[in-house]
Amino acid sequence: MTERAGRRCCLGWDFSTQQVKIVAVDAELNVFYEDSVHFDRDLPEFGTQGGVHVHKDRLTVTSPVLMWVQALDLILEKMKASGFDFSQVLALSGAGQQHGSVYWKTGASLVLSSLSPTLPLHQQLQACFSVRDCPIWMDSSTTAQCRQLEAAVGGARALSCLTGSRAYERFTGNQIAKLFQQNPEAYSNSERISLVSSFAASLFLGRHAPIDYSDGSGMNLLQIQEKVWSQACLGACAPNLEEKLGSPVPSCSVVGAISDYYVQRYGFPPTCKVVAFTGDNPASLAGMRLEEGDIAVSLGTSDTLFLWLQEPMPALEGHIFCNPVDAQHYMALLCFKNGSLMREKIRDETASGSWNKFSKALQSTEMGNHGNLGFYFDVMEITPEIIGRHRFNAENIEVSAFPGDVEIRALIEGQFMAKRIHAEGLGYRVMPKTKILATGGASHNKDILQVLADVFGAPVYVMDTTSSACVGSAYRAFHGLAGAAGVAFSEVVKSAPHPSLAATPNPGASHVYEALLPRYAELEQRILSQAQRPLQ
Ligand SMILES: O=C(CO)[C@@H](O)[C@H](O)CF
Repeated sequence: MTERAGRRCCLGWDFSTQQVKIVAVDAELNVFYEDSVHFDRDLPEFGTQGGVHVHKDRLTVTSPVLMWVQALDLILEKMKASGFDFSQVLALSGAGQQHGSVYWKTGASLVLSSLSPTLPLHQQLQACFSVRDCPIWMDSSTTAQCRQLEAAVGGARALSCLTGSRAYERFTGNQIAKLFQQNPEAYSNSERISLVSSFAASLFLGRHAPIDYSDGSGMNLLQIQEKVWSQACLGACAPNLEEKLGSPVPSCSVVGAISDYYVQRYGFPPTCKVVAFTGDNPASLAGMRLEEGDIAVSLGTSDTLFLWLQEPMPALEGHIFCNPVDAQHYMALLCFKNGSLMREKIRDETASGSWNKFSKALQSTEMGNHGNLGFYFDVMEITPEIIGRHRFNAENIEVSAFPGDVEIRALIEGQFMAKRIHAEGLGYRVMPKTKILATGGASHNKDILQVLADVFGAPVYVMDTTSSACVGSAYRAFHGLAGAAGVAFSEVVKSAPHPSLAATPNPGASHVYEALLPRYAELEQRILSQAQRPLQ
């Protein structure tokens, strides 16, 4: 059998909510290996659903840290069994679900640095965690801690200006505060607190890996302009917290060489570099190769917007993180809860459940919908906090219903006008070179993408980002290798596969929507103020 020529490559990992995924990317930036371990399916002994445990209070949500460790053992064994040539790995990086926290027990670093290559990780790390069930991003049990933190720094807006976000229940600082208040012994017995991303990097490094600026921006603890921990926020959450976190580092940092454990057990070269891991969303921004002025729209169950920002304008909604591929810039994240579930509901009610009929309705109605505007929030929306359906005619008079085709266009135009308005609220501006990158289920519907292009006045591209966080992590590993030479990330990834053009704005689109957008914003404010004012 001919020797399979070694393929020099970088690895990109994603420790996400439901699985651990890996891709191998060669020097031509082609993905040639993918694998994954699903927590529910492959590690049923942990009893998770969707990779998590939702506690009886319906607010607390955790995941077992040893499940994540064992998943890494499994995926490496699968790669070894498949004949993957680890000796060709130049560097690796990765991503983790944002905001989750891992609590390393005092003494863990000694175990991490002296792992026996004859045993799997999970057998050796059993006693290394002071908290075995880690709080993750789906947790919403820390409202009290959020209010305490905002009060300590001068309010929600002050906290947002300092850390990029007002206090959110899932953000790590508030989770650490809750642990300190409710389990002070576990807190004091923790020598290190990691994010999921830096925890995963620590497994490869054989010692505690630092938190990177970008994922660290999701903690309500990092001053995003100065890139240092906020002493006021640290002090408000828990004592001696800075020494447990360690110093944050630029996301492109090479944090060390791979632990000898992987050299001996799997055949990695001792020269394999570990590049700082980051959050899944920052890694996805890298995987989609977003550039300044671009906007990524993930049209999933909930819709998520990633924006590249030069200058942040922290607000009381959305999040601003340090940019994972350019330390001078930022990224913004906006979550819209009423995404595909709302589109499917209106499709079922108005197009007999048919996407074909849904598309025909968009084709048969004109841009601007004759001034009819709709707001469709069947679950409490995050951006902004509104619930219910609200329809307005061209005279801004609220009406109870629209004809079917008008309803469908009002839904889609409204969803995309909201995205543009709230993105611009965070400092985003459509630029002549702006590209919109659409991903997620609805990005397969070209009529929906046509409305997206019209509302933003920019071309829409599509790319398969099933593993954008993994691919972005592999790209970042290559960038970390080139970092010493000061090479820009865009230069490192310029030969990567390009997204394909899906829609360009119709003639006259800018004129139509630049007239409609202010009306939409005013009506949104009207609904908000009515919701906040008790009925007369
Ligand atoms: O909370 C989030 C972002 O702020 C989620 O997108 C998690 O990162 C998902 F893992």
